[in-house]
Amino acid sequence: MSRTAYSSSYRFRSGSDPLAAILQPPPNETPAEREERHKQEQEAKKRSDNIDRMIRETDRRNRKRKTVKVLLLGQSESGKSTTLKQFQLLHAPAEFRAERLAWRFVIYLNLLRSVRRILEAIAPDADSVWSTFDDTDDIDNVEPAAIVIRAPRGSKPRHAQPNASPDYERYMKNFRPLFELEQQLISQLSDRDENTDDEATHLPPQTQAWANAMTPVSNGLSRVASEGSSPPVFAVKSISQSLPPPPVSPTADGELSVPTTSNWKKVFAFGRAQNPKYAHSGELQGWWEDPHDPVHIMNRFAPLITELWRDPKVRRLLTERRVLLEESSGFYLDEIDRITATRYFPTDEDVLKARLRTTGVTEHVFKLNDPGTREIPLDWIIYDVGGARHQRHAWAPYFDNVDAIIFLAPISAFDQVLVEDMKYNRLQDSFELWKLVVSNSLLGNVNLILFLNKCDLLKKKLQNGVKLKNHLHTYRGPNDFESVTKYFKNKFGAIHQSYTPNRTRELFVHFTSVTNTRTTRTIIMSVRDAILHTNLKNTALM
Ligand SMILES: Nc1nc2c(ncn2[C@@H]2O[C@H](COP(=O)(O)OP(=O)(O)OP(=O)(O)O)[C@@H](O)[C@H]2O)c(=O)[nH]1
Ligand SMILES: [Mg+2]
Repeated sequence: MSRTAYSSSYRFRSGSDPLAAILQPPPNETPAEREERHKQEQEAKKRSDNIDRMIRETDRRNRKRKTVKVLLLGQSESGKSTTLKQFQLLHAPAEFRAERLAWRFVIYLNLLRSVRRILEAIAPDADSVWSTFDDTDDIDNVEPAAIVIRAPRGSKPRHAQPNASPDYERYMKNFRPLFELEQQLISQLSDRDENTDDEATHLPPQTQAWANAMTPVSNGLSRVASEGSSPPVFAVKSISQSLPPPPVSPTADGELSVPTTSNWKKVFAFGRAQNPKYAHSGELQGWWEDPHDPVHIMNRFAPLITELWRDPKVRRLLTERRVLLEESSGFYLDEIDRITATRYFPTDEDVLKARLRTTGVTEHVFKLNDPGTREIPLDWIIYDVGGARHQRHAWAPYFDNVDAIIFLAPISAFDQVLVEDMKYNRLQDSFELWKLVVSNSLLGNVNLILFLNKCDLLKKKLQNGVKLKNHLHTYRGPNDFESVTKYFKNKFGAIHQSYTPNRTRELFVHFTSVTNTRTTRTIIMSVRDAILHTNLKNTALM
């Protein structure tokens, strides 16, 4: 009977549903076969139910999994890339450390740049022009500068004693091979060659805006203004007659930068010409056995670099002309022997301090746990942008969908001018930029975290007697660290209060020195929790 039923059913469905026909039991099925078939069908259903459950679970996890997008903003040299490196060090230490060897070349270039800056500062033509200009010179004739030198406020430039001048010509002659090395390293960094994939590592072209803004002057030196009636600022042309022109100089300040598509870390990961003895194993060693590795020239020239750096006549000129090496890559000069050692391997701190200007926007993904559940991993996407003026047009597309902005204002830069606009004070630029960010209606619901950065340099500067009120005329308070930082916090806070489209938005302010790993680690953790907390609150409100 049942067999018939199956048969009739089979017949009935066979015409309309071919799949059903295939699934039908055979017409002559015995009870034992039937039992076996039921068993198999039950197991198949169990497997299918399991798969369904797994799919539902994955869906649920995916729905819960969040992506937190953070944008790092601020002017050039405010510390954005350094902050990103701190994120890497905290949340992806293995990747950070795997890249350390590649940074060796950037560190060499930073060191060579410092040498170049010293030589430019002590050049005899710099001295002659130093005595040529006075406070009434035309401030509009500006050349791109490699060095910014400020005269003491209200004073005429002092003339160097001829017998007290450093031996510039001898240094120049002896350093020539180092400039050749600089040239080589740069061309390796910018090479599109057999070591790379198809990614370009070329250097960005000099911008037209920059070229237009700069009017050449005949003697190679010019005077530029910083802010208001602040002390006169002198700029030394980077391409002097005797000093070979910097091989990379997109803005003629000798700053090194590579585009975001660059493959340089891969190219330099094991040294340019890794010793074949070690190449097959991929071991991070052996570069010192390669006679072409730059370490050998660096090592040979270490005593000469030390001599230049410790030369009292050089020091006197640098102090007199207020060449601010400690605000760029000058810190490597204090550790020449370690940095130029044959088996030098960059430390975390060396990498954090290495300066490579960002061009474009770079995206970095980190996996973090939600501190609320400690279970759900979150994708954090951090965008690092180029902060120079001509780079800022690239920021806006990232304003959509961003959860938080970390804005960096280097408050030590109150007596400096922008490299890309030497008539513009850097602090003023930070105020303006901050105003633009806080007033942007697209960013009205975005968490804002303000890093008042370079506090270590600010403290040193104030202790050295540099007066904030000479550069920021509205400042009336004492010139100590406490009062000055409090003032900056209030000033940035007031701009936010006045211009924000969302008055209920909370502003998180931190005093930072982002090259300091210990303090920055704590700050990053609190920033992370604050972002997640407000995100959760916002999600709950929706
Ligand atoms: N002493 C000190 N140096 C800092 C601090 N923050 C950044 N620096 C140094 O300042 C230089 C510039 O920092 P970056 O992080 O490259 O600046 P950036 O904002 O990414 O600059 P762009 O890529 O040009 O937009 C680097 O040499 C850093 O090591 C700080 O808090 N203290
Ligand atoms: Mg950067």
